[in-house]
Amino acid sequence: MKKYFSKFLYVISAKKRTIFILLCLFLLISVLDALGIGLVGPFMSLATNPDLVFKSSWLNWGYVNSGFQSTSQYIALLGLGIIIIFGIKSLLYFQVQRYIYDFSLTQQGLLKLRLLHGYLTVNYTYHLNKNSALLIQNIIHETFLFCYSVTLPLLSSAANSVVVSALILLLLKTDFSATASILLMLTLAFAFYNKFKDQMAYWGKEGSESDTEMIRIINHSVGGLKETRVIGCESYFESQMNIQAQRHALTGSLFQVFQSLPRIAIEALLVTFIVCFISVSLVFNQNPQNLISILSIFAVASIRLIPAASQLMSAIGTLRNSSYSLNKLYFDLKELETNKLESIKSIKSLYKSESNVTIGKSTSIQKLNFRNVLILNKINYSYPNVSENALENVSLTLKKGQSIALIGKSGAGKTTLVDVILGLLIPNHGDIRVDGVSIYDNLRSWQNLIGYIPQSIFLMDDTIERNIAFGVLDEQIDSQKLQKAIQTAQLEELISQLPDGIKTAVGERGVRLSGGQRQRIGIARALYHQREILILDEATSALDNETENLISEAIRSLSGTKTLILIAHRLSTVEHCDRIYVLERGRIVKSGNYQEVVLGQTISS
Ligand SMILES: Nc1ncnc2c1ncn2[C@@H]1O[C@H](COP(=O)(O)OP(=O)(O)OP(=O)(O)O)[C@@H](O)[C@H]1O
Repeated sequence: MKKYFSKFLYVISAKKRTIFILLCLFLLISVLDALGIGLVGPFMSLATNPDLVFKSSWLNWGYVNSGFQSTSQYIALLGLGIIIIFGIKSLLYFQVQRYIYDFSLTQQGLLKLRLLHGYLTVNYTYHLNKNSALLIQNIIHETFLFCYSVTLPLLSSAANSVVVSALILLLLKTDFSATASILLMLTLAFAFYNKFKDQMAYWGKEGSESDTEMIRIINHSVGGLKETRVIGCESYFESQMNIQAQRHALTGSLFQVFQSLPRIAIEALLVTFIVCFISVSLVFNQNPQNLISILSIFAVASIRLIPAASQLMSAIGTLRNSSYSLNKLYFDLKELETNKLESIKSIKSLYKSESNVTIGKSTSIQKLNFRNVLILNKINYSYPNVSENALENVSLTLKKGQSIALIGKSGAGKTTLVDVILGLLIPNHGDIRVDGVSIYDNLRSWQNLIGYIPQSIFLMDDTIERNIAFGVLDEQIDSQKLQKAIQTAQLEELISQLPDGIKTAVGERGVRLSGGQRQRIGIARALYHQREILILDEATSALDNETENLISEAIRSLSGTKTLILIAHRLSTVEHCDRIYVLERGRIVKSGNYQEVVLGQTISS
């Protein structure tokens, strides 16, 4: 439980002080609860035997000073006091409940943000080994479980433990042996329920895993709908879904049944106890006055004790059931944290730089400017858990305004090299310097200099305008820059034919556009953001010859003002580049201009 609590504290963003205040509020309610219940028994005794007023010194003092003519009026006043205490308690209870839900749901929202921020800013290699279904599930489902199956049960069980302890103390004071037997019964019920703790944790794990699987199946089947339809494998995905849905239903229903077990067991045990207690008392001729007083306390206490004790047990079951989800969040957040620290550490150790290395964070520290030259010096890179280097001793120089092309067979390392230049992959060895300053001194600032057009453009299910001005608020979109980017990317004709123009929605991943149109939007996006360096990864591969020529011409016209890095398979597209680098198995094996490299006169790098 200690480990569970420390994981809870790590995952939750709230300060310990806030949690402590919440627990104090719960304690206050419990005290009021116990007080209210504790007063009902003596009140009933007083009602049945008003002479008891004279036997208690402080009741007698109150009666004498109240000025009432009869004990019944005085007892009615005491009853009014109990009603007021209950009223205050109910109001406080409502307020505390509001506070708790507000607190838990706010924490859920904060946790979602924390995870999203972590996923967006973590080292890129983290995503090479993670399935997006898992990330979606963590942000949507696990945070929900953290709120309803960890935070709320944890707080309510802390409160219920206080309520149960207070009630038990009250009962012990009233009748020790009877309460000891109730305690024994509760302990037995708890011990029985606790026997299933591993089972409950297992059901939670099964539920969570089947949820992830279901998201994966939806991603695969609906995400690749064309292939699913054409191959005709709908029933395959349906049967996969059915297996996971059944797995989810079985473990979920078993857990729900076990959740209701404590309430059923405790109710049965208490009724048995009360009936036995009355029978034994009658057999042994106990004073009926005493019996009524004790029983009324037990009866009223049971109204609170039964729900509190059964809720406490159910909450413990829920906490066990959600231990898998809590572990998932805890280890994921830890991994994000260590991943970030490690990448900063590895950059620092690699470059022995004392400067403030910043990854994925906008900052003004060491703002990079590209005025003259970009130098890649002896870059080595190997993917995690792969012994062979994907890049080996890669060095190249690129002057401002120049254009270079990276060519080579599939798997030669072109995309890896571009990812290293983009600052997404951190090399194991070597450095990249812009005018003498390492890009690792301020990666964010370096990335602000680059426009990237990947092989397959990612389009949001939004308008053309927002897809071009990606990540810019509507009111901050610069219409002149937008128009210029549309013109250069040869999108004017397409947009003029659309009824809603630039406000036309492109559909999920741009399904309402052709491959070439999607690619042109990607080009317009890079141009809109007016970055110094443009990296184009096979950026014109989906275009027809005529559009490709027009765009290539437009891109060529940028050379001199923009610095270009192109990845190309077709040699015709690199003809106008100042320098061409040929990659083979992660090494630069040739470099030179078009004539030297493509037409045969090779100059080694
Ligand atoms: N995430 C990864 N984990 C392990 N190895 C990888 C990963 N991504 C790429 N590789 C390997 O790195 C090598 C270089 O791949 P890269 O994608 O850079 O080649 P490329 O020249 O861009 O190929 P293509 O022209 O087909 O896109 C390949 O052997 C590839 O299998």
